[in-house]
Amino acid sequence: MTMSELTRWPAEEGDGSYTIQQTTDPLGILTSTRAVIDLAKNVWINTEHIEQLSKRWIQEDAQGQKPAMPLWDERYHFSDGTGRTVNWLLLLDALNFCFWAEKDQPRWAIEYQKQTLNGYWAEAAALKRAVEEGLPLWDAEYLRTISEETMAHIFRGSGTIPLFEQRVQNAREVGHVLLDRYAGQFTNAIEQAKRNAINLVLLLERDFPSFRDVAVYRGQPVRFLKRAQITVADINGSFHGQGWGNFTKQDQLTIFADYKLPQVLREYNVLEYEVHLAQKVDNKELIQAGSEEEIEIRACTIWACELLRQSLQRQGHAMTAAEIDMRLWLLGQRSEEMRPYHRTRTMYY
Ligand SMILES: Nc1nc2c(c(CN[C@H]3C=C[C@H](O)[C@@H]3O)cn2[C@@H]2O[C@H](COP(=O)(O)O)[C@@H](O)[C@H]2O)c(=O)[nH]1
Repeated sequence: MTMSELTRWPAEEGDGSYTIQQTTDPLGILTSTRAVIDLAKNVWINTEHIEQLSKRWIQEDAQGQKPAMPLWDERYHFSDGTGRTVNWLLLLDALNFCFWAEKDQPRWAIEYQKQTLNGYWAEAAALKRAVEEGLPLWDAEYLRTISEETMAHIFRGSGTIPLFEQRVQNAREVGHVLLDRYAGQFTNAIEQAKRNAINLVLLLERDFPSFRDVAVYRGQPVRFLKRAQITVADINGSFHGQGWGNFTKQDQLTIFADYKLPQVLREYNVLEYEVHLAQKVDNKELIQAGSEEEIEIRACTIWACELLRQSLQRQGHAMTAAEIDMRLWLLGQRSEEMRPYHRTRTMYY
């Protein structure tokens, strides 16, 4: 066995380590992704490098180099402390996916407050700019029938935001579901969920189809729920954990399986890709949505972060999945020098 095979996890199929108690997996994400790990042929987790990364973070923290967890960035997020902000955040995360351009094309970008933004920050700032220009993006009735022209105006910039038609559909879905079920206010959904983070994620999965981020791998459902979970985290962040952002059970969320976390984890050699997959990713070739390769990348991301969380906890430096997520995502904001992230055209992340 090569060195990496010695430190691959699980070492052999059916490795019973890291069993999951139901209580720590209320969303069924750890359980369903665990099944993928056992069968994965294209992606694996290197446990030795997980230990190295946990020790690196502990050392950085000890040397006072812990990256400051940014407060909610109000430069690019609309925030008025009312239910309007809650609806705006739901729209933000209904459209929070897939910001990368075709191979060798420049990314879609916008100008906002004399800055050129791209990616997630361009999406957030475009939605804030629209509110500042008088568009009531917090109004469910307005969203329900929003036109393509208006959406194109909202996201005006250089290039075109990817999956534009899907974004129009998702915005309209937010509007009509809010009207049909929550009298136009997502705050009513927060109250129905009794301010429990897990219940709100499950409510989003049940009522808002565009948030149903569940794949099928070898005939079995695999749950990721990335945008549903990040919606809860973003409401918590925007309201600084108070008022509408004050949730219970937030520590039971997993990381949010986007396309930047796998890129960072691979940079730290925590994720290892089979040689043909590595070539495709490094050549920025499309990885098909729903393919075994895509699902294995996302499932291994979930479990690499769970193992990292367990390792940090064992060493007395506990971090929640959301804190691990934020730290990795921020590292991914300076990822030009890293090997590319995988390219899957999808509205789920
Ligand atoms: N796992 C995880 N994925 C996240 C975020 C965020 C932004 N949230 C923070 C921002 C302000 C608040 O502090 C929020 O905490 C965006 N994304 C995803 O990244 C991708 C976009 O990346 P790029 O192409 O580089 O812009 C895309 O899939 C997008 O959905 C996160 O936090 N975690």
